[in-house]
Order: sequence, then structure tokens, then C-alpha cells
Amino acid sequence: MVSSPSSPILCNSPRVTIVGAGRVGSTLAQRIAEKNLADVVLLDIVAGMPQGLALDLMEARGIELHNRQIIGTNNYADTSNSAIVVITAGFPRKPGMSRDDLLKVNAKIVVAAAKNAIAFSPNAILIVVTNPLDVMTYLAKQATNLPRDRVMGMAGVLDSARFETFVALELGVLPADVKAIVLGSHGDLMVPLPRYATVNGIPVTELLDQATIERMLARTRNGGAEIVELMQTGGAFFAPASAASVMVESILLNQSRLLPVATYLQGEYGLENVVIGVPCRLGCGGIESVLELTLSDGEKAALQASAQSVRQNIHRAQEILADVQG
Ligand SMILES: NC(=O)c1ccc[n+]([C@@H]2O[C@H](COP(=O)([O-])OP(=O)(O)OC[C@H]3O[C@@H](n4cnc5c(N)ncnc54)[C@H](O)[C@@H]3O)[C@@H](O)[C@H]2O)c1
Ligand SMILES: O=C(O)C[C@H](O)C(=O)O
Repeated sequence: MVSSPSSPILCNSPRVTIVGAGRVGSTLAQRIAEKNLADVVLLDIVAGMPQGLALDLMEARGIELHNRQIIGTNNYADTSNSAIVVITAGFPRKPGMSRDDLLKVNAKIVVAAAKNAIAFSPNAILIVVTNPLDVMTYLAKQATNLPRDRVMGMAGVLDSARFETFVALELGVLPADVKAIVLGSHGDLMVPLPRYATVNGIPVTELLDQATIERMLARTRNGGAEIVELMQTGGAFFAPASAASVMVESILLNQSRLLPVATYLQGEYGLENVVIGVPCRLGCGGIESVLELTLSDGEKAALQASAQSVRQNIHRAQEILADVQG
């Protein structure tokens, strides 16, 4: 009964739709409900699966002490009036693949998901998770024609959390005391910035030698692949769901958190008409502002290279989509 799409939604409760009720999507639904942030609509193409997950999550409410509604559906009409739509629909990579190898299979899924979801929630803020992340975020923006403050991708929060984790493990300090930032694309050319990484304000460059830092940067760049290789079936989902939930939280609670977010650049960092990760303030309107950090020549060059690889893949994706349409 409770998982039926026609179940009543609590008055004045914000609603978050998650398109793709797989591992990332279902874990994100759990995080959002258990953090008591919003009601959740889980949508998937597989019949019965999102309904089953929603019922399971609803049955945990009394134990987890929250009263959020979780609805499972295969129908976009049930997602209407969502404040936020998160797109996790699509294929994860297999061992040996790069994220870019998913471009062909995921491009049309993301474009259709973005268009369908925004048709029923025209005021929603869109957060893309599906890989290859930066290209998919660009396609979602293009397909919906939403302003850039309302379309963004999740990757930098995850990549930064991985870098922070490796620093915390190396130094034996509390993970929450480590702060780091990773910019650029969510791929091999991501741009971690060790000189901005600190342990409670102390730069990690004071605490670790260069060789150790380089080893951590390489592990951060390879962070997703490391898990794909270990699991053999699909990729990471606990930390990705946590990272997406932080973005959802900052928007719903208007926290104005300054987070690395994949956004459409309009001249910032000397880049335009491309999506890559840069520090953004996230509040109730979505991306409130983009912060332009002062970068060294080497960091600027790394960001340019990262953007260039995304541009090439945007071009490939557009050719693929044109073939599908034509
Ligand atoms: N940006 C990041 O940092 C990050 C992190 C983790 C995963 N990802 C990506 O997120 C995506 C999902 O990963 P996952 O581990 O949850 O995969 P998964 O296979 O567990 O889930 C994907 C879900 O999408 C559904 N789906 C497929 N086509 C659909 C459509 N047209 N409409 C609605 N639903 C559809 C599938 O049925 C499946 O349930 C992958 O592309 C993965 O690479 C990105
Ligand atoms: O690596 C992947 O394929 C999934 C995701 O992008 C990740 O970084 O965990």
C-alpha cells in the first residue's frame, strides 16, 4: 500500500526524485530519507524494482525514526513538482573500462531522463551522477535548456572525499579534520590541489613528503577504478550517495556550502561552453556562485587539459545523439 505512486505526500514537504534506482540511486534515497531532508520518488525502467525498494525503505522508517515518504515508480507523472531531480540512470563501468567508454550507452538515457523529469518538474534543480559525469551534465543542460545555476554534476565532492580519506589514513587523523579539493573532470585528468589540502588548517605539504603526496594523488585519480576492480560488478555507491546527499542537503537547507561541483563554465578559469568541476556555492537556487581560485601555471594547464578532454567527448556524444535522432 504505502509504496503506491498515488500515496499522499506530506504537506509542504520537499520532494526529491531520483531517476535510476540502482545502487547509487537507492543508497541516495536512503541517505535523503534518513537525514530527514525530503520525501523521495525513486524511478526506474525496471518494473516493480523501485516499488519494492521504496516499500523496504518505508518499512525501516519506524526503526530509523523518520516520517519521510518514499515512493517507487516507473512513471514520470509520479515525480511531478520535485524540488530536485538526481539522475543516476544508466550503466556503470566494468573492470578495464574507462568512464568515457560509457558515453555511447548512457548519453541517450540521460538526455531522455532529464527531459522527462523536467517536463513534470519544470522548477527543479537537476543533479547528474551518471558517467561520464561532465559530458552527461553538459547534455542534460543542453537537453533541458535550464539555466546553469539549475544543472550540475556530482563528482568533486566524491573525489575530494577520496583524497581526504587517503590523507587521513596515512596520517592516522580523523577524516573530518582533513579538507581537500579536487577540480576538473571526473576522469583520469581530474585536478587535485594538494596545496589547498589541510588537516585542521595545517597544509598537508607540511605533514607529508612529496613522494607520499604524489602516491595519494595517483590513488585519488584511480579511486573509482580501484573499487570497480575490487568489486568486479559495478562501482562505488556508498561514498557517491553520501556525496550527492551533501549537495541535496546544501540546496534544500539553503546552506550555501562551497563545494566542488561540475558546472557549465561561462568564462571562469578562461573556459566556456564546457562542464567541469570548480568550487561553487550551493543554496536554494542551485549554484549561487562560482569561485575562481588563484591557480599556479601548472594547475591552470591541468585544468585546461581536463576541459579539453571533456570538450572532445561532448563532441563525440553530440555525434552519437545526432545519429540516434537522424
Ligand atoms: N559521478 C560519480 O561520481 C559517480 C559515482 C558512482 C556512480 N556513478 C555512475 O552512476 C551511474 C549509476 O551507477 P549505479 O552503480 O547506481 O548503477 P546500477 O546499475 O546499480 O543502477 C543504474 C540504474 O539505472 C536504471 N536505468 C537504466 N536505464 C534507465 C532509464 N532509461 N530510465 C530510468 N532508469 C534507468 C537501471 O535499471 C539501474 O537500476 C553509472 O553511470 C555510474 O558510472 C557516478
Ligand atoms: O569509477 C566509476 O566508474 C564510478 C564513479 O565514477 C566513481 O568514481 O566511483
